[in-house]
Amino acid sequence: MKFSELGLSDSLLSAISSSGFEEATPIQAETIPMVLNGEDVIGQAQTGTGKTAAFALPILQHLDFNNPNVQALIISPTRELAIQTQEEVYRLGKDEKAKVQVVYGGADIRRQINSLKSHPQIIVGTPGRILDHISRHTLKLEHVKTLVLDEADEMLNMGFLDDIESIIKQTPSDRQTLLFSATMPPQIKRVGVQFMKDPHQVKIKAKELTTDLIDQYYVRVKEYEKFDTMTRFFDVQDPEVTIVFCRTKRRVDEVSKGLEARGYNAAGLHGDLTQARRTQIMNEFKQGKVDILVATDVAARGIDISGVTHVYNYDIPQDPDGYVHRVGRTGRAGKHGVSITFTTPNEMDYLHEIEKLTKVRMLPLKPPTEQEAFVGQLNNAESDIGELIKRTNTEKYEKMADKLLDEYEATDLVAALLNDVTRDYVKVKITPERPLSRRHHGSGGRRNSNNHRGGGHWNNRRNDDRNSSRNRNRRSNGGNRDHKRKDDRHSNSKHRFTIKNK
Ligand SMILES: Nc1ncnc2c1ncn2[C@@H]1O[C@H](COP(=O)(O)OP(=O)(O)OP(=O)(O)O)[C@@H](O)[C@H]1O
Repeated sequence: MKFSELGLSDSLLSAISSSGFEEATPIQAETIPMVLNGEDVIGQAQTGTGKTAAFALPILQHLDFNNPNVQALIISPTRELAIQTQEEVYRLGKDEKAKVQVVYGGADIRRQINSLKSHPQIIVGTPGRILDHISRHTLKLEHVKTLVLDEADEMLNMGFLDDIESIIKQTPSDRQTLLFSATMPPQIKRVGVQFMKDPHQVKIKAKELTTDLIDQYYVRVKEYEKFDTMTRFFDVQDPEVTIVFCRTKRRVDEVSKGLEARGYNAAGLHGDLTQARRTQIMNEFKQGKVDILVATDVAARGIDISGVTHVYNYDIPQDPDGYVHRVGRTGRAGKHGVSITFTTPNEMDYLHEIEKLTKVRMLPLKPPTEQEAFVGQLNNAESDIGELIKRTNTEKYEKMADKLLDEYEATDLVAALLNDVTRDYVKVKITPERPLSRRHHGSGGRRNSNNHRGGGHWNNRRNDDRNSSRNRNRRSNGGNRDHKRKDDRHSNSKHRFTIKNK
């Protein structure tokens, strides 16, 4: 459906067309008119189908630009998502000069307080920091017309619920309330409905919960073989923009360091890092300076990084909904993606539980052998060579090249260079984690993921918002990854021909 049929203003239509959106997605087509009509809506649609714009556009349309009060509040489960949402709302409302501010933990509160004094009309934030501002009286919500719980099932899950209730109490009872997510278990929806008035439930019917743009695979692997198996997949598949999800922060640290030791361009992201570091890593990943983001579930929800080609679940998620969100970081906005889930023999039941939810059979993949990985590396080197030759100022090296060709056989020379660019096999030891227990799975608690062992997603979320680091907020400039990616990759990857001699 055309955006122009949805009752949106001309200036929003022009912002939409500047964003390159041609047609409204089904969730946008169905919910935008309802939200414009002031109704409460529960919107559920697959990951990457434009739910942010579905609530952002009507909010912007309803904004009274002469009213200096906060008129809309959007609550996000993670700082990264809050930042991203603020950017999207700001971009869509820029022509109308909508004032949109983000507040989240770990960033300098005094700066936030100063910015709040300039009367933002839309606030995007994480629950802990929103509450902090409420208690300091630096954020007043009594004029809020629209409240959005983005990733609503996560926000209404036990860990966040108290905070959300406290925030909602600060808003007028006649507000409009919107809940959006790709997943919405019935018991969580029931909690949400309590905060709403006769909500319309819009569920975009899809055969599957995950988009068919993602090819989903699994690999049965022993715990101690995971790391080597994954790097062999990297060598064979040569993934371009990759997220690796791990169950714990320790895992993220070990896996990201292990990947770096083997010459991959990787960085770890989790809730124990300072906010400045988190922001820096996200920006580097967006800009293509980091190829592989290794993360806890802190990066599982909502994060929209254009062109993520592969998601690897180093550890299978405990919660099937969590799987949907993790793999949903790829296959977004019409693009194709691949997900691979490593599953230890004990965890096969979890895999089946996920398949039951998504109604998609993951296809089994055989781990590549060491030899196949080596061949993969050589193939990657071969495909890089043409590009490298194009970029090399031959004249500069001609004399030495001729000298070497006089001294050595051409084949020996090239073989030696290939030897240099293929990865050294550095032994990496990852601390084993106990596989997920069968008992938990047997209890059938699909959503009760708050008790994760080992600092899984709930722990990360709390730290996410409550980590009181005083580091300053350096926000992403939303760099365009697509255009820069290939070149940046070459100029950053240590083990590519291109880099080697620079
Ligand atoms: N109508 C549209 N046409 C093309 N692209 C769009 C459209 N609407 C949104 N997008 C783009 O699609 C991408 C995914 O959108 P968004 O992040 O809102 O997805 P989502 O449904 O909220 O996903 P998730 O469930 O993972 O949070 C974004 O880059 C967004 O700019």
